Parts: sequence; C-alpha cells; structure tokens
Amino acid sequence: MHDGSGRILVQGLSKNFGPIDAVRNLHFTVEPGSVTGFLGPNGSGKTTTLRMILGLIAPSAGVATINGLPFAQLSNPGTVVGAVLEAQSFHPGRTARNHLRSYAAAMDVPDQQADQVLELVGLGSAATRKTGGFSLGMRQRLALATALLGDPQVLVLDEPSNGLDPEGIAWLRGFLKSFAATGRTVLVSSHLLREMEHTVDHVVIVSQGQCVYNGDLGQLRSAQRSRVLVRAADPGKLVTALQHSGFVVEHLPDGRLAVLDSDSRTVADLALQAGVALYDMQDEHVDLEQLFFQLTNGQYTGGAAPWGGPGPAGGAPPWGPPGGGFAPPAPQQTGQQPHQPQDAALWGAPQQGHRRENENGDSGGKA
Ligand SMILES: Nc1ncnc2c1ncn2[C@@H]1O[C@H](COP(=O)(O)OP(=O)(O)OP(=O)(O)O)[C@@H](O)[C@H]1O
Repeated sequence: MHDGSGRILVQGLSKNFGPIDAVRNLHFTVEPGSVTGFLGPNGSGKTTTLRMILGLIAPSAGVATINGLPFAQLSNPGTVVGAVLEAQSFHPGRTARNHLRSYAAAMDVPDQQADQVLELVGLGSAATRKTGGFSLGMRQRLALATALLGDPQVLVLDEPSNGLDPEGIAWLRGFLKSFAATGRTVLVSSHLLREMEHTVDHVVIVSQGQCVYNGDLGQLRSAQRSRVLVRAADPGKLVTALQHSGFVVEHLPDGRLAVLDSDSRTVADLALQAGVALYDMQDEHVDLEQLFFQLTNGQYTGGAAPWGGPGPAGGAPPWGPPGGGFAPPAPQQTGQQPHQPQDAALWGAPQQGHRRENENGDSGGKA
C-alpha cells in the first residue's frame, strides 16, 4: 500500500546512456502543498529524471518513489500522478473531447470528467475542435487536461510553459499555485528560471546531471548581492581604505576592484578621503537569473550572461549565497586573491503516444 502522502522521494538516482552520465546521484524530496521547480539548462538531465520518477526508464542506480512506492507499483497510477512530458502526440483527427474520453474510458473515469478538465484548462470552447488544428499552447493545455483526468494527487510537468504565450504562462502559474494550495504536489521542470520564479516555492537546480542547489527559493533570493566595480589610480591604497571601513574587496583580472555590498557613492567618498583618483566605476546587481547562470556553470541559455558574457565553465559562483544548499565551493573573498569571474506524456492514462527510451543510449533521441 502506498503511504498517501503525495511526496516524491528521489534517492541516489543515476542514469547513464552508454558513456553519457545523464543523471548523477540525485537526492531530493518534493513535498505536498508546494510547487517545486526542477531547473537546469538544456541537457542537464531534467527529462531523464522525470522519466525515472514516472517509471518510463529504469535508473542505473538509486530509486524514485511517489507515495512511498516506485511508480510501477502504484495500484491506480492515474489517480495518484498526472504528468505531462515534453513530446505530446494527439490523434489529429480526434476532437479534444473525444481524445479525453478515450483516456477517461481507459482509466475508468466518467465521461463528464473530460468536459470538466477542458473547462479547467481553459479549452471548454474548443471541445469539439480537432486537435490537428491546435496551437502549441492549446496542445500544452490539452496535455495538462489529460493529466488531470484522474484527479491526481501529484502533478509532474516537463517544461509546461513551452509554447504558452505570456497570458498562458500567467494562467499556468495561477493554476499550479492553486493546485498546490489544496495540499497536492507539483514538480515542474524548466530551463527558464525567469518563467518559474513567481510560480515555485522550492527549487532543485541541476547542472550536468548533478544537483547544484536544493532549497527554498527565498533563500536563493537572499543571496542576491550588489557590488561596485572600480578602477583606481592606486588600487592598493583604495583596498586598504575600503577594508578599513569593513568592505570586502576582490581584485578582478582586468585590474579593477570589486567592492561587495556597496554602492558607487560610498566608494567614491572613501576614495576621496583616501586621496585616490578613480577612473571608472560601475554599480552591479546580481539577480536571481544571474545566480542561476553561475550555479549551472554558465550553461544556462535563458538570458544574458552575467558580466556581459559566459565565464569559464566549472568555476565557483563568484558570490555564494549565505547558508547551505549549494554544491559548488564558496568563493574566496579575501580581498587579496585574484577574482575569477564565472560565471507528454500523460500519465495515469494509456501509454499511447509515449515511447520508452532506449536505455542503451543508441536511440538517437527523446520520445
Ligand atoms: N535516450 C537517450 N539516449 C542517449 N542519450 C540520452 C537519451 N536521453 C537523454 N540523453 C542524454 O542525456 C542528457 C540529459 O538529457 P535530458 O533530456 O534529460 O536533459 P534535459 O535537462 O531534460 O534537457 P532539455 O531541457 O533540453 O529537455 C543529454 O546529454 C542527452 O543527450
């Protein structure tokens, strides 16, 4: 018997496709009552992890459970987990309603449920339209409707905002939040932190198959910091003056100084008092997106790279957040060290439209 908690537990999960280590020793928990974002750049192992959670591919090591059981052991999975994975295929000649009714029949769910979930996802007026004419956004909504047919306790969604316009994204955000507010569990993957930051409470960030952050989004936000980049005639003298006033200063490779948690006015005043001429000065603020970029070693492609371009991969984020949660080592802030800038499948329903991955790594693509 499952434990009914709605909790997803991932313990030591790994997956290799031949020589490719797609997922490496992942550990995390997805708690009911909140939306957990599963974030990472393209190819970081998100889909592979979700497929293992959903029993579509077997892990090379470790285990994933829902309600305390591996997916394959859930007695009526459609009423426990609804899922939308990336590739969704609908019979193009079938109407949205008939598509849902065929799934409802297979799941032993009343026909009327089809119309209810269509209304729920905002496709009520398209019930009699053939899915072949649906836009990408409408297909996303229909996939979500299918996942909701069994009134599941847990939702697992892979990149659900792909193809949605801003209004659709806002709608999805509200939907997921209200779904979680009823005490149910939501795990949603994305390579775009920007699209998810107002939706998720908790984040698991992966890079190259490994977890680089697992924690509260609020804690990650608190790591956002400001710094002033300054070029001085006498850097040594300015460093002494700044450190004397309690500032942490880093030397950048281009000769500039980075003064953490400060602003240009304060730095200018201190430089004047110390009698040091300044040649240029720039205020910088690291936002959540830049932190995400740093955590994923510059693989992130969802926005502009911090410092105007991608830094060397594999380095530590320049400004680590306070507290734990990060796998990368803490940055050095001695003030004397050179600073290196771094930078549909539907579930519970019949498995039609889904392909099992070739676990030998020679399938040449994803379903
Ligand atoms: N069936 C497969 N055979 C071989 N390699 C695979 C297979 N499925 C995934 N991979 C590889 O595993 C790695 C992780 O892929 P995965 O699709 O899980 O990443 P992702 O984070 O979901 O990326 P995206 O955001 O682009 O969907 C990639 O290097 C990918 O090429």
